[in-house]
Amino acid sequence: MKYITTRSSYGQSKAETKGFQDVLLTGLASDGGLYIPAELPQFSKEAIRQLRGLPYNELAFTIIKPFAGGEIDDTTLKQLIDDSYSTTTGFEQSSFSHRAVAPLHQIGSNEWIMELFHGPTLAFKDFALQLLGRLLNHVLTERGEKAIVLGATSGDTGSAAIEGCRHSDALDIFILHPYQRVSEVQRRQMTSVLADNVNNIAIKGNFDDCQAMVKQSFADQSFLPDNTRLVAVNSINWARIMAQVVYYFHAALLLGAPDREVAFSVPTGNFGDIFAGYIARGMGLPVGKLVVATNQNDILHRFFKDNDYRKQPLEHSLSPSMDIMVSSNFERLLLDMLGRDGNRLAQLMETFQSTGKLQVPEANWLEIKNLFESCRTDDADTCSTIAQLHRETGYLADPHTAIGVRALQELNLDPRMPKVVLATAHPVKFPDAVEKAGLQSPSLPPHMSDLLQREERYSVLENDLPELQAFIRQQTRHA
Ligand SMILES: Cc1ncc(COP(=O)(O)O)c(C=O)c1O
Ligand SMILES: N[C@@H](CCOP(=O)(O)O)C(=O)O
Repeated sequence: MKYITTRSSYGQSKAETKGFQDVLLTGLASDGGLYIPAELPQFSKEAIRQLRGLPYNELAFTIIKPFAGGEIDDTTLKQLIDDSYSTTTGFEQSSFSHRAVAPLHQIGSNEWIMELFHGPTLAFKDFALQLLGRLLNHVLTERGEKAIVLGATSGDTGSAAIEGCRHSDALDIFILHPYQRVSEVQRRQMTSVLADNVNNIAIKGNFDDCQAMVKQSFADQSFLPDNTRLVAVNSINWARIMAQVVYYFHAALLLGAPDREVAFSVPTGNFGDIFAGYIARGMGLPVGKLVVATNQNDILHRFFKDNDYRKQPLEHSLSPSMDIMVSSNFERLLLDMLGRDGNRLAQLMETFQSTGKLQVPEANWLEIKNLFESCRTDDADTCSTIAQLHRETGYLADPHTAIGVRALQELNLDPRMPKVVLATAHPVKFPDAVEKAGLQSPSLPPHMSDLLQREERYSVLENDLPELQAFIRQQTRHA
């Protein structure tokens, strides 16, 4: 398996290619692009049929193995995957609390919610970050190397990344979150981890500011102490997307794949989760529709509606994890929209950088719209959807999930096609939205029951790159 970057020309003999381990151990490519597989592994209808009934960990091994391209031996890879998706019957640190790992819950005649919040930090991020932490630890330990992990979070990636990396002596982890812009539960999940290798930094800015500093740090790594390597835990790291592909297979298989098409409604911010669904389709899974469900930070909705991808000021919403304007993974989709022409993509990204807007040729945009639908939901409709869903089915959704539910209600999709909303977080993480919907927030699960009393540790920094980089240099244990 070879990986290319989005900004190199596909098929060009001089295009930079990398293997799995090198892609895993980095963030952005040196040309500023993102890594993607040169070709996707293919699963025939018959091969997909053979996957029916597999437990989650075995399904994950089958889907992930081709992406690793033989660079991690099968026995080790299987063990890392088994450990990542181990289950217990109650919430516990570092395991999934539901035997199905990603259970489906029916909310309508042909509508389902896939619960992706049974992992240790109660959000879908655990699916990728439990595995990513283990993969990084394994590869670095084998090479005798150490790394600095740098990530930006609007609330959920941070705690999942910390949970995935905290036990690794090979990793020092630095997580930037926007100061006072994540929920209290989200903040405490990060800042109450007092391990020596964990550094939480609240940046006086928004998520996009945090993400921009991460990307700038990958682009110019001269600030790093000698002999250190910088690794991304955000979805710019391909391994994140790879792990998220698995649950699309899992849900579709339960609902009739490969003999039936399935639609997915995905609460979307950085475009990583829904891009994993796009990759699953590219591997042969019959994904009939992908619904981009945004909150009022709706740059992606505006693109799919009007071919108008344009920056606007970021708004603070009741679904804070999706308060993102510039979506990292959109670049990966754009490459396909441009016929995999990396040079054209590089030009388009430059235009976006300088003007804050971009458009793709009309024909390419119309083509992608055969697969993608989109819908924008504001705070008021998010709350009314939480309340309505609860009234009609007894189900309590978190605000991000509610945005996915709302999108299905608004769009007129084929009633015969099963539709799955990705439930990306547990409602306990967002009591504000639940209470504004007129409902009572659930209690914290046992392994987090004292979260609000735990000691916290974090630093508050200005939105200033040199200040951040000096801080990282100073705090790194491996320097
Ligand atoms: C709870 C929740 N829902 C949805 C999203 C959006 O996912 P993505 O950024 O992969 O589009 C996020 C953050 O990324 C999240 O934390
Ligand atoms: N919503 C995310 C934002 C970061 O996105 P990522 O998927 O690229 O890590 C969060 O909760 O931190």
